[in-house]
Amino acid sequence: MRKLAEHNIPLREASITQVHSVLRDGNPLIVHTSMFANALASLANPKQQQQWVPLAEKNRIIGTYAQTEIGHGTFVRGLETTAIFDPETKEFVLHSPTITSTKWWPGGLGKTANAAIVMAQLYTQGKCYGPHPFFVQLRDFDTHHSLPGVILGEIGPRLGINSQDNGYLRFDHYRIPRTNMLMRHSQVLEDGSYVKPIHNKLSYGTMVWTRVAIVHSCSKKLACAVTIATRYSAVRHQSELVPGKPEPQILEYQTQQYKLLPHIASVFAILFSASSVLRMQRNVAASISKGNVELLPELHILSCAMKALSSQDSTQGIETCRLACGGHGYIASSGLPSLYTSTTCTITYEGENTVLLLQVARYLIKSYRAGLEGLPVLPSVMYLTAPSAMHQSPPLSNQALIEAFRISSANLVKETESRLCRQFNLEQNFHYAWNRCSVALVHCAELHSRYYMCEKFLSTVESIRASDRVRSVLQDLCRLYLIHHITLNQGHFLRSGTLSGVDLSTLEEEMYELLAKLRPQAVPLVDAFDFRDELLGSTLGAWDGRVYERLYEEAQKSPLNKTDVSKAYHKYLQPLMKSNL
Ligand SMILES: CC/C=C\C/C=C\C/C=C\C/C=C\CC/C=C/C(=O)SCCNC(=O)CCNC(=O)[C@H](O)C(C)(C)COP(=O)(O)OP(=O)(O)OC[C@H]1O[C@@H](n2cnc3c(N)ncnc32)[C@H](O)[C@@H]1OP(=O)(O)O
Ligand SMILES: Cc1cc2nc3c(=O)[nH]c(=O)nc-3n(C[C@H](O)[C@H](O)[C@H](O)COP(=O)(O)OP(=O)(O)OC[C@H]3O[C@@H](n4cnc5c(N)ncnc54)[C@H](O)[C@@H]3O)c2cc1C
Repeated sequence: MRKLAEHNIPLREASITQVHSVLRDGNPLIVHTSMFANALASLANPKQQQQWVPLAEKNRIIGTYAQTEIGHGTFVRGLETTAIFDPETKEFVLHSPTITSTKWWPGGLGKTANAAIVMAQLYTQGKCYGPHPFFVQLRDFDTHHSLPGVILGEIGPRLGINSQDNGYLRFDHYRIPRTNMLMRHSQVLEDGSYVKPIHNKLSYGTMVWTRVAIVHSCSKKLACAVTIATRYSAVRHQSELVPGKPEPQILEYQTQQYKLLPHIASVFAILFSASSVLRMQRNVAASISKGNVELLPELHILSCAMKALSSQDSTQGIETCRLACGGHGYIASSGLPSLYTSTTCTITYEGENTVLLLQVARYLIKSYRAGLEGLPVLPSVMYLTAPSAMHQSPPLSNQALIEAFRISSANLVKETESRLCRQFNLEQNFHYAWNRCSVALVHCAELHSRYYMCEKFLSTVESIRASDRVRSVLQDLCRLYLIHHITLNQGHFLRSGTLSGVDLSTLEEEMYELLAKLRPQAVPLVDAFDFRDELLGSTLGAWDGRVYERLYEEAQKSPLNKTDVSKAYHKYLQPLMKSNL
């Protein structure tokens, strides 16, 4: 915090990589500086912002975002915490009526935060208006003791991010002023009447914002992992490529190139998609402030799609990088284990991926049906009902591959929608029919999302004007990305008839050539991510390549090496050795 202040960097703008470099196993302030700060900025009205934002910026108030309960995470409408308006005192009474209503998970809630944005079911004049956000003080701002009526704690060790204090929270008829309801979009007036928002999902805005932030952070985390694994692969020599010849760098093996290069490409694909979603988010935020919510559904769906794909890709990519480093990838000082544990949680939090993909699928099916009826649909899904013929692009050109993605995606949506109709005819219930088709629906969402990511990668690379040579390397990388994802999804392309078996083997051949062509670019590409050694924090990935020396130096720091004979020898081993057991 002191360093950021010294350099005049608001914490909100400090990149996740910088934060990760200092707190590799989780940061107790991350939800304060991200979700809490965003909720105040986007859900509080100007008067409330004047009241709380300066205090939050000075870290006098440290907040968290308390939505998930022990019984409900995904199903936000099912939250049980209540906020009942008392017109006598002009207060809301917050209460946790059941064990399942206990708030559970919020980052920093256990010990760090003294306030929270709490999502609770709003009741006024005897009616429930669904989940709404409230600013709630949890601890005394001076003594840090939890306040009467607030029951707080930490939830215990997790797979990773254990230096963050994820917490639990219960309320016992805890009273807060009426004006603590975040009132930018909806209000409860003094007489208890409810003023509804211009769109009833505006109170979910902080989740949308965070999903977009997660996409960006996933590209950074994956960039760290590929940097470590690629540099290590250039230093590590193992086995014989040609019998009797010296051991080659492991990066010479085609299988190693196949493990790393597609994930280097993935960093760019995620990064370019993140930029595009961020642009859209800014446009939507500007429109909302003018009272226009037309593009909100598109932003919601795109952020769900990109959050799901980027968290899945980066988590798998980091694990592949760890495995690509053999045994040394398993050691904590490689940096890879903490990258994995702090990234795999992005698959679950801020909307579990399957659930988010089903949101995307719902939108695809609705848009497809609307398109068939000639109703207007938003630009990103117009292709679903556009004529599904290949255009005049040269066979197997990048443009032709993008068209193959587009047509295969449209084809899968069409096929799944027919299955949904058949199932509906059998079940006579849309929701049961939907569930019976949900595996196929998730595949539709994944293919649509991959199409979007491929398209963004290609269009961004094609627009690079600064350097022909840089563009040329990125074009090869983009080509590798397209072909790699086509080979992983061959079934969809064969089913749609967009690519033949011969096309697929031609593309596969080209992919192997690209691996060899890109091999000399692997180290320069990751060097260009420009991570300082301090940021990477890896014995395997440091810039100077002194892998073995660093591993050895790090081992000396193990607490077990402080003495030659450990305490455990005297306490357990020696008695065991003498016991004749
Ligand atoms: C260690 C850190 C390392 C890296 C992190 C880096 C960067 C990130 C920065 C900071 C973050 C740090 C830590 C994060 C910690 C985690 C925090 C959390 O997890 S907070 C809790 C998050 N919870 C969720 O995301 C819950 C998921 N569930 C939902 O969002 C919704 O309920 C769901 C999308 C499932 C919708 O459910 P459904 O039953 O369909 O609902 P509903 O009736 O509500 O929807 C009907 C209608 O509304 C549309 N809709 C839904 N949501 C939105 C929305 N947000 N905006 C616009 N529209 C929405 C929905 O599509 C449907 O539309 P139609 O009727 O089809 O038109
Ligand atoms: C590290 C971490 C940090 C977190 N930080 C916070 C925080 O700061 N604040 C906060 O409020 N919350 C936080 N959370 C909670 C997080 O948002 C939830 O865990 C997440 O939204 C998933 O909800 P759940 O745990 O209830 O899973 P569930 O919804 O119970 O999911 C379990 C399984 O059920 C499936 N499922 C659920 N619903 C459906 C459906 N409709 N259709 C098909 N399948 C379904 C899912 O796909 C999944 O396979 C955090 C969680 C983690 C792991």
